[in-house]
Amino acid sequence: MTDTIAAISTAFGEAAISVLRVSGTEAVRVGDSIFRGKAPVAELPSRVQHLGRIVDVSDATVDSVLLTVFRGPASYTGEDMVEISCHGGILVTRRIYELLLASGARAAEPGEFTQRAFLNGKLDLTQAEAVMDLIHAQSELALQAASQQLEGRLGHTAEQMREDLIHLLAHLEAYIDFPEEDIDPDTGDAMLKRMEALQTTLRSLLETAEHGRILRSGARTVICGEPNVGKSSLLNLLTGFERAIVSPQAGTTRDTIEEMLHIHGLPFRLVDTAGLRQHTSDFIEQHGMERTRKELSQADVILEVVDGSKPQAEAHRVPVPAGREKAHVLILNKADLGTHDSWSEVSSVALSCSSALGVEALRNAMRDAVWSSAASGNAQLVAINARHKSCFERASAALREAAETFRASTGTEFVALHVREAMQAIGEVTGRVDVEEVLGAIFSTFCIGK
Ligand SMILES: Nc1nc2c(c(=O)[nH]1)N(C=O)[C@@H](CNc1ccc(C(=O)N[C@@H](CCC(=O)O)C(=O)O)cc1)CN2
Ligand SMILES: Nc1nc2c(ncn2[C@@H]2O[C@H](COP(=O)(O)OP(=O)(O)OP(=O)(O)O)[C@@H](O)[C@H]2O)c(=O)[nH]1
Ligand SMILES: [Mg+2]
Repeated sequence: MTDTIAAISTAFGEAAISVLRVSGTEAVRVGDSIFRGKAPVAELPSRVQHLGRIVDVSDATVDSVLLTVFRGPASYTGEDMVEISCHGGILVTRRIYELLLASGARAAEPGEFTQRAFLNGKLDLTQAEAVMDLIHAQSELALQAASQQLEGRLGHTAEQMREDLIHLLAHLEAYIDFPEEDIDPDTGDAMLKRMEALQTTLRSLLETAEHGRILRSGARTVICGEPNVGKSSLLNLLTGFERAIVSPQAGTTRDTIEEMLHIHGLPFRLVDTAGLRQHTSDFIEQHGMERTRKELSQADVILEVVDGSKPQAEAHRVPVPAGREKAHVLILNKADLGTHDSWSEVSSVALSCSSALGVEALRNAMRDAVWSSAASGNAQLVAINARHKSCFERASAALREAAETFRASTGTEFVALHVREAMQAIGEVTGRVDVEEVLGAIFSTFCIGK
């Protein structure tokens, strides 16, 4: 028996319709106490909308509504649920909500409906997280990834791995029970192969973490270069409006300017910066340059702008941090004034902010900088989040230890110990094993009524 929760599930504001939801053992009774339809709520067929009135304590009509009963366990939460679709006024919705609370329901916490769906086995933890990703998705690819995760793709993969580990463990325990028997070499090989295969799956899942982070919070993209090369012009070109001040005077931009935008379905958090120059005595400019360097150290993508109409020897290039070559895009701006021959050997994108020439090539280069072509051609879009990453990393480390211990033949029970550790870590991904402490952290980020 759980208490009965109620919430306004639609966004606050004036709309055509608002939806309120009630879930719990008392849902039908709570609904019945304020609804007047063709029959008492307890007698209405499930999963069909019924027209009726919501009444207050003195039986006065509050609104004409449609009510739906979902009898548990065949409901979103797995409990008895009642949904009311009322007219979308702020006041109407609020009054019905208060009537539900007055009839014995309690105000739902953020994410509490979905948390109950999880606790009642309707969704695994990756699916519950996907519900939230789906609501927050701001780009086409983020939406695609969330909806595939909601279908259970990631959860299924994790469960499959856990089952493999259970088999492995069963094998190992058979040997623990008969310590006088050595593991025969064929069985030993097969076990190691199985661990290897699991490591391969884990590695490929872990590789999607970077994509997951970018889909969820955007690729941090820093526009940098010397003063006056056209950095702010580039920000304005990509965002499509006059976001930053552009002027022929060097040192126009002094602070960082941020704007979110989407390119080929991917979110980019674009940052325009103060131009970097070798020497300046201007205090504010020095501060601005300090910020630019800080942004550069955190960047996923570096858009380095130079004046391509001038010789390469005249440009003071921004040093590329080691290992970040792929994320570094060199832009030869002012291509309308011509591109100097000295740049011909350098991998770059020719662009003109004043005529928008080359902007499509730049958009493609930006996508390629954060999204491997392998992933874009892949209909199966898995993009794990930071929590999954931490679980899979622990699982991978435990499996590595298991394999090492196995090879060292120091005792089957130690191998089993590490395998069990890996199982535990993977179980946390779907919420199969005890995850009490992470539940609060996950569901508290939800909206109320979800
Ligand atoms: N009005 C309304 N729209 C909604 C929701 C809702 O709860 N109410 N959803 C909520 O977020 C989403 C739809 N998701 C849902 C998932 C499962 C069930 C459900 O009743 N499941 C039962 C029965 C399954 C069946 O008949 O096939 C079950 O799983 O046992 C309902 C909604 C989006 N739209
Ligand atoms: N011909 C030509 N001029 C450009 C182009 N892009 C920018 N400019 C001009 O270059 C000058 C500097 O542009 P900004 O966008 O302010 O340059 P910035 O790099 O942001 O400069 P700071 O903020 O001072 O570091 C302006 O006069 C722009 O109109 C281009 O593609 N072609
Ligand atoms: Mg500028």
